[in-house]
Amino acid sequence: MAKYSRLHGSVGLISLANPPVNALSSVVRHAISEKVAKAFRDPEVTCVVICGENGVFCGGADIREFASTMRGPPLVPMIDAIEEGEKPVVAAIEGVAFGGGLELALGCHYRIAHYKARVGLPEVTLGLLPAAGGTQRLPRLTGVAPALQLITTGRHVAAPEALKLGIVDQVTEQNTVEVAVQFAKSVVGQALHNRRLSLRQLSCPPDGLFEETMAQIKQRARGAVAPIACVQAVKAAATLPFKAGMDKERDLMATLFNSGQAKALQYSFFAQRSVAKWNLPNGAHSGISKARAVHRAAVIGLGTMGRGIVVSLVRAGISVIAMETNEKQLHTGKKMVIAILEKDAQKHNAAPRADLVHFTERLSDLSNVDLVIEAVYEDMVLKKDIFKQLSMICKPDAFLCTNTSALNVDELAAVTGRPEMVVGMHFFAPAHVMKLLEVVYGQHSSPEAVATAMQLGKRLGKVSVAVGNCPGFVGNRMMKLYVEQAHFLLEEGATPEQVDEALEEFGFAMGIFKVSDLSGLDVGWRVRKEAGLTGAGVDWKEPPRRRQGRRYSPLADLLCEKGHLGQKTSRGWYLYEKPGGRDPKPDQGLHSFLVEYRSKYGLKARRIDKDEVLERCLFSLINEGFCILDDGIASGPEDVDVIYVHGYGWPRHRGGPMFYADMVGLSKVLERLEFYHQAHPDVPYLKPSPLLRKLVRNGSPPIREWREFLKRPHSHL
Ligand SMILES: CCCCCC/C=C/CC(=O)SCCNC(=O)CCNC(=O)[C@H](O)C(C)(C)COP(=O)(O)OP(=O)(O)OC[C@H]1O[C@@H](n2cnc3c(N)ncnc32)[C@H](O)[C@@H]1OP(=O)(O)O
Repeated sequence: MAKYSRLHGSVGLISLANPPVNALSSVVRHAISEKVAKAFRDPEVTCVVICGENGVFCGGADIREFASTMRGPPLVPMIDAIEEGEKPVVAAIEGVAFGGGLELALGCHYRIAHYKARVGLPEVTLGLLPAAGGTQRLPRLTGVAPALQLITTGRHVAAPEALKLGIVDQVTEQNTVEVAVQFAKSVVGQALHNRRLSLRQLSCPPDGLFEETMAQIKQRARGAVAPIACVQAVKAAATLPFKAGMDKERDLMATLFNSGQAKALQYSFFAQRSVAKWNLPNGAHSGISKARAVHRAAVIGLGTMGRGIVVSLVRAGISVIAMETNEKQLHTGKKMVIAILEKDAQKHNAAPRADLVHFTERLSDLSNVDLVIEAVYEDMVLKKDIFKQLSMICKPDAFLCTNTSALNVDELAAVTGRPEMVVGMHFFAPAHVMKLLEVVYGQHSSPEAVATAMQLGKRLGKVSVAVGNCPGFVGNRMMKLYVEQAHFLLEEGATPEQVDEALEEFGFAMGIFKVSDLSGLDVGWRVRKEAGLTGAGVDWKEPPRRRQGRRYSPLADLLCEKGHLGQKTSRGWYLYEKPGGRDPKPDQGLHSFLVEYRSKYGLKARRIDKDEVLERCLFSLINEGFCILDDGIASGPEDVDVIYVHGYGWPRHRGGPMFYADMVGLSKVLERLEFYHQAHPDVPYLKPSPLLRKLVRNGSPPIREWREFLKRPHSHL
């Protein structure tokens, strides 16, 4: 777990050996303490180098150990012992030195980094703070302001920047361990006193730094507590002697360590990694499915989605044919794609990559690409026509993907002569910014097609989740019910401001009505028309607030009919100072409209509290999540949670909807859903899902055991 050898007779080399990232699990800590003591004891050894095997210094504490009682030697005395040693210790940093890994390096007297290495204290992203002296030593090395920024954001710093900040002493393009060994030999005999960071004096931080940072964090962190504790710990470094600062660091860590937020964030970390290991109901999985390389891709449609997808592909170095039949749209799309790529180039001080894109109006230009992503608007007839043509034009082994957000992938596959090559690649707007990608497998999608889309997603820097084919897939299927509940709450007496405030207090970046104004109310209107819920396809024999046999709120349709489409028209659920305005203000006109609406339909407004807003909106979403798991559309709760955190603004420190259900308690969720279903029998989706009932019947097992209660995938392979 840590190997020891002697080099050149006098250099003690300690190599951390705990693949894949040399995490500091208890055996590793034990081994490091032992090997350091051995090196310090050995009279032949004059200096020590600490490195990591397999090109990685250290990924930090072993996060898996946090869930159980921590055993083994603690990090703090181990790092203190290194710093206090009388022989120079040099950290040779390759790959990463994160968290406890960087804290270990900060206890060393010198740090040499490979030019491709990255360092950082990402504990805050796990709901923690760097509690092995990181909050006390880093400010003494870089100054308070840079350390505060790094510790409160968890930002990774590339070696050249780390050199500028003083975090490392030297950056090398050569073999880092060899350079560190030579360096260590060269400093033997030099005084170590001023290399011990715990002994350094801190210069005064700029006035107001902590207050300003705290204010920014309170605005940005949406209720997350770890960044606040990080500020308090760094403030202790700036105001207290080292030892007292360490005590403060330890006390603050104790408040975070067992918190629900830390558990949620650590769950999120592993959930994000688990979705990469996808498996399908037919038994195919990532372990046995090979992806094909994509060298040339095509995007059809240069609306908002298409443009973002083109930019993402180009950023990943893939050559793209961007096709659009509408001349004006082609022109605008081209201008916007090039503008984004030029801005990228300016930012990175590099040449723009526009040469990778070829714009065209002709579908026939797509004959030689490896993969096509269709991103035209949501019209099944149009999409089918395109897929039929693609099937004839594209080379036989080209993958045909659709960016549809809700339509049936199998229906599209059926019009092609190669249904096994068809998958959904559902990007989220703006596609060059949003991290999430739903890869939708159809009935006939081959494992190779799914693997290729997942791999491409990874290459584009997306968090990709493989999901089954059903209306709205995972994200939008759940979202629909959440939005509906929000509309019902307005009918019953709430205002958009009240609903949004409750959701934002919970931690969403934006309440649902603000989101609706931002994306445009016409988006949902088009979907509801397509589904026959409004417009020409409606069965007007039903009462006005019932459609297709259940409760329906026409509120959003009525706003659309008035032309109130959100930000772009300056009115929607809120009022904006001008079309395209961003700053929502309560709209008295909308409030009067709600009063008239309620009186027209004989609805009596009542006071709705925040708990009801949250329960109605979130528990209906969670209940649908259980249905999705039961249907096998998502293979585990982590998939649902990753989708909600990365695509729908669910606060990361609350883990995701399924994790939240586990935290609240499954019996409570069940009981509240039963209550609301009884109160609203005309809303069928409030009826608790059979899976939720099954889990409660089985004693509400923790989320990591839920997969055992899902229907087993069966192999058709
Ligand atoms: C009272 C307690 C006092 C404690 C005091 C000390 C406190 C210290 C705090 C910490 O150090 S917290 C940990 C801080 N470190 C991190 O946050 C780093 C997390 N890891 C990463 O960012 C990345 O994994 C990586 C290191 C950059 C590598 O990325 P890459 O893309 O190459 O691989 P992954 O797929 O992400 O990871 C591979 C594999 O390794 C697992 N893993 C990664 N880091 C850790 C870790 N720190 N602990 C345990 N496991 C880790 C990851 O889950 C993957 O596993 P899988 O099974 O293959 O999915």
